[in-house]
Amino acid sequence: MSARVDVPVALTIAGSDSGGGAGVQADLKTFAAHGVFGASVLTALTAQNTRGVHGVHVVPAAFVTEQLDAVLSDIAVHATKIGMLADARVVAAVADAVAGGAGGPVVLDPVMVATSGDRLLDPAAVAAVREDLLPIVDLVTPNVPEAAVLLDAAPATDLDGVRAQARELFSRTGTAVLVKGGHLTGPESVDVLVGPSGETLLRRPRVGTTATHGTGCTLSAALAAQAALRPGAGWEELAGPARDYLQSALLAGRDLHVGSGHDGSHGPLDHAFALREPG
Ligand SMILES: Nc1ncnc2c1ncn2[C@@H]1O[C@H](COP(=O)(O)OP(=O)(O)OP(=O)(O)O)[C@@H](O)[C@H]1O
Ligand SMILES: Cc1ncc(CO)c(N)n1
Repeated sequence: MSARVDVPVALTIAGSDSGGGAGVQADLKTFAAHGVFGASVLTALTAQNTRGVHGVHVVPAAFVTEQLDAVLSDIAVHATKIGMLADARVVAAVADAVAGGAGGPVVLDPVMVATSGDRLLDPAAVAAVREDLLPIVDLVTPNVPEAAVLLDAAPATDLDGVRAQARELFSRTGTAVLVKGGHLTGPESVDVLVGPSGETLLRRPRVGTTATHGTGCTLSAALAAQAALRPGAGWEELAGPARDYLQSALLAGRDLHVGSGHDGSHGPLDHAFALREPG
């Protein structure tokens, strides 16, 4: 008889990227790469590839709730990641589930605009994310423009500006904050984590590549995967390994020729780098 495997479970509540590089697809690949079982609740379908978003079909909020109920009534979820939410009704449905508290620590990636520049959140839903969801999640992971929108401020232009906005978001909401530094320039990409135990800077060499589609999704999914694997650990312990996974996937993604976007805009990461034979 084979041994029973008590596998950690992570849930992603996010949109589908038909091109496979971001959204639910990036999240499930990231969970699998961590040895974590992935469940998914779809909030929207995008017709998307490495060049951009060609269409969005939002899932009715009642059906988002039906999916959440189906998963949470049956499966013990150890951590949750939230990505694209599309509109205010979907935000409300997800906020209700988070308030119910069934999915372990919750990481919110406040997705607003895709790397290609296409909108993934109705501007009218930003207030609902800020007021109804942000205060009840455990970690929020905005990029530089998203942090500015959440604070109603101008985007930071340097690391000190990012540090100040991360501190301000944490003090306003009480939710731990990781502001991603991919949109700044310089030899390093620096993410700033601020939480109850203070500030942690995550510095990694900036990879010279245009294949950055899905980096934000992948980081937040890796954070949820780490939280599922190590219950009780603080974000400052989980963030380093999550950022390392992303860095390896970014480096390996330079050799992954998927889609024409790789040569002009935004090719995907290689989530499965660890499974590939060298050479
Ligand atoms: N060229 C790069 N080299 C190394 N790390 C990077 C690079 N670009 C982005 N990152 C890292 O990727 C993560 C996502 O950062 P970014 O600020 O680009 O978020 P995002 O805009 O939400 O991502 P996305 O492109 O998926 O929308 C961060 O950990 C950031 O430091
Ligand atoms: C579905 C989806 N979610 C998130 C992003 C952000 O990268 C994207 N491009 N597509």
